[in-house]
Amino acid sequence: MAKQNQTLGEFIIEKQAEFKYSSGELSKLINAIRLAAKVVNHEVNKAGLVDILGTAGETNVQGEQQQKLDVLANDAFIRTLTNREIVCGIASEEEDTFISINSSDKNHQNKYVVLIDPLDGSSNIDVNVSVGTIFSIYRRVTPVGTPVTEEDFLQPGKNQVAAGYVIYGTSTMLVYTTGHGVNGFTLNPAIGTFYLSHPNMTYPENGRIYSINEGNYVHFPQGVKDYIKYCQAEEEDRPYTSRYIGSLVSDFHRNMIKGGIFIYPKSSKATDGKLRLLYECNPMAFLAEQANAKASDGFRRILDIEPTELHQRVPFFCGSKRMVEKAEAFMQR
Ligand SMILES: O=P(O)(O)OC[C@H]1O[C@](O)(COP(=O)(O)O)[C@@H](O)[C@@H]1O
Ligand SMILES: [Mg+2]
Ligand SMILES: [Mg+2]
Repeated sequence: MAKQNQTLGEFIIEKQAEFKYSSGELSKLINAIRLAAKVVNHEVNKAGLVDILGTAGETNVQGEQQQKLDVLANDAFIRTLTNREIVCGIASEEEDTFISINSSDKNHQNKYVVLIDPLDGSSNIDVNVSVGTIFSIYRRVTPVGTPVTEEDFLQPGKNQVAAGYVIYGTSTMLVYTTGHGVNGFTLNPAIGTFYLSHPNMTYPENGRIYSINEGNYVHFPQGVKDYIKYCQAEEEDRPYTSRYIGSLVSDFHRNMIKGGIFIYPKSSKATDGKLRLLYECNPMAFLAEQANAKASDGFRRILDIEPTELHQRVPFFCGSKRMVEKAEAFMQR
C-alpha cells in the first residue's frame, strides 16, 4: 500500500521489488523522467524573468509555431534520456520523426521506447497558466540490439507499460501509472524532491464539469452540440459547470480530482480533432482507465486504436465514466 509522503525515489524502488524479474530498466527510466521534469520546472518557473517566452522562430512537423519552452523542454527530455542510455528510441511532438539511440554498451541493449509531448498547453506559456509534459512508455516489438523502427512506436495504447504527466501549476506534480493504479507526487521545491501526495488517484464515477473549447461550437458534430445542450439544460443535477484551461494536462488533472469530462472532438475545421494519439491521447487514456474513468474517440476505445502515423490526431472524449458514456450515446444517436 502506497505510504503518504513517501518520496518518488522510494516508491519506484518499492514498486520494482513487486516485479520479481524486473531488470530495473523501467525504474531508471521513470527516474530520468523525474530528473528532466525538474529541469523543465526550473525553466518554467523562471518564465518572464529570462528570455524563454514567445516563439522560437521554428515550425514543427504539425505546422505549429514552436514556443521557446517547447524547444527547451524537448531538449531537456531528449538530452536526459539519451545521456543515460536507458531507452532505445524517443518520439516527440517537436521532432519530425523518431530518434534511435544505440547503447554504447554492446552487452546491454535497451528494451523501452518513449513518446513525449515535452510541453503541453503551449498557448498558455506566455500567460502564466499551468502547462505540462506528457509521456508514454512501450516495450519495443523489434529484436533488442537492432535499430528501432517506426513499428516500435506505432503500437496500440493498450500495450503501454507506463504513462504519465507532469503539471507545472500552483505546485509541480508528477502523476503516473505502470498499470497498477495512478499515483501523484508533489515537488517540494525547497529540496527538489517529489513526495507522494495523491496515492491511488481515481476519477469520480460521475461529475458536473464539462471541458470543451465552445468557441468551435458551430463546427462541432451534431452529437457534440447535443451533449453540450444536455450539459447546459436546467434539469436534474444540471446545468454542469464549464471549465476549459486549454492545457490538456491541466483540464484532465482537474477533472480527475473533481469529476468531469474533457472533449476535443473532430470538427469541420479539424477532421480528426487536434490532439495526437500517441503522446497525448494514449497516455491520458491509460491513466484514465487506471483511475476508473473512460476514454474514447466518441465511438472506439482510445487504447484499442491501431496507430498508422507518428503524429496522427484523433477525437478525444475522456473523463468520468458516466459522463463519457452519456456523450458517446449522443454521438451514436
Ligand atoms: O486552443 P485549443 O484549440 O482549444 O487547443 C487546446 C489544446 O491544444 C493543446 O495545447 C495541444 O497541445 P500542445 O500545446 O502540446 O501542442 C492541448 O494541451 C489543449 O487541450
Ligand atoms: Mg499537447
Ligand atoms: Mg506540446
